[in-house]
Amino acid sequence: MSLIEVHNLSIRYGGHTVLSNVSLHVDAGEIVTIVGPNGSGKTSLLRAIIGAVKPSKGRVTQGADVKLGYVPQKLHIDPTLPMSVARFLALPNGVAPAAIDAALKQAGVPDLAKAQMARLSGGQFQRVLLARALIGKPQILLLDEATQGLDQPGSAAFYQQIDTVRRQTGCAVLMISHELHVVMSASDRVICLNGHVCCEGTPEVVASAPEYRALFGSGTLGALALYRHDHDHDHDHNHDALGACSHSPTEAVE
Ligand SMILES: Nc1ncnc2c1ncn2[C@@H]1O[C@H](COP(=O)(O)OP(=O)(O)OP(=O)(O)O)[C@@H](O)[C@H]1O
Repeated sequence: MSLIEVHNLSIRYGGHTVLSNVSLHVDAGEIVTIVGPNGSGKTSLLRAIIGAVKPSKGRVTQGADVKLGYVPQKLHIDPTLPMSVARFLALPNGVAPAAIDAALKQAGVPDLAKAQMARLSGGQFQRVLLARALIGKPQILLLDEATQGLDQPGSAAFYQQIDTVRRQTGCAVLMISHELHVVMSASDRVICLNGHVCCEGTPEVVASAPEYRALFGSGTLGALALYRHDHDHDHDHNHDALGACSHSPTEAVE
């Protein structure tokens, strides 16, 4: 049994279908990345998985006693409100200081407990959100564009931390990212979404799939080459013309 399974899920807002017949599963310990252009329904899919959006069709099933940890795209905190990291992490029902310290350590920011939320850098803030998701000891972490606003080294460091968390805790990860080239070394599987599942497979398979290339162009292929350069010294760069993608969320039919 997978930790979570999504069966033929469709989502409509008013008369507008944003996701059509999406099926996927996440198994214990694996890192699955969802990529897709703006407006392709990635956040809606994650929100349906955590139960915040009701699907118009299909269903999400969760293994018995599976705990989810959700890291949102962003969270606004009133900058004039004095609040320490420890206080933030203890909300809403109180968490033991030892559990807060352990989560901050796992998130790679062991010394931030006394820091003020309003003074954190973007990268520190994301790690505090990660710590918050880790407090409940989830079997699966769901991350929605968790590195938005971070520079590339900051994003890479964040994803490395996710990989470390996975190794240390064994938790699975389902994450959304625009930065396939940054996350790919850590991803077991990639699902390319554009209102429906366009293609899926290992990062290399997806990055070379015509559907993916039609959506993302050759820029990411260049990044893929960079990744390969680091790891197996394959210097082949593929600059084939892009195919046309006839799919869009608004064309999705239930
Ligand atoms: N609550 C809502 N009510 C109506 N329309 C919505 C709602 N939430 C999202 N949408 C629309 O659904 C479509 C998909 O949005 P969603 O946020 O799921 O896409 P996304 O792939 O996460 O986009 P991005 O990469 O820009 O964050 C968009 O056209 C968006 O405007």
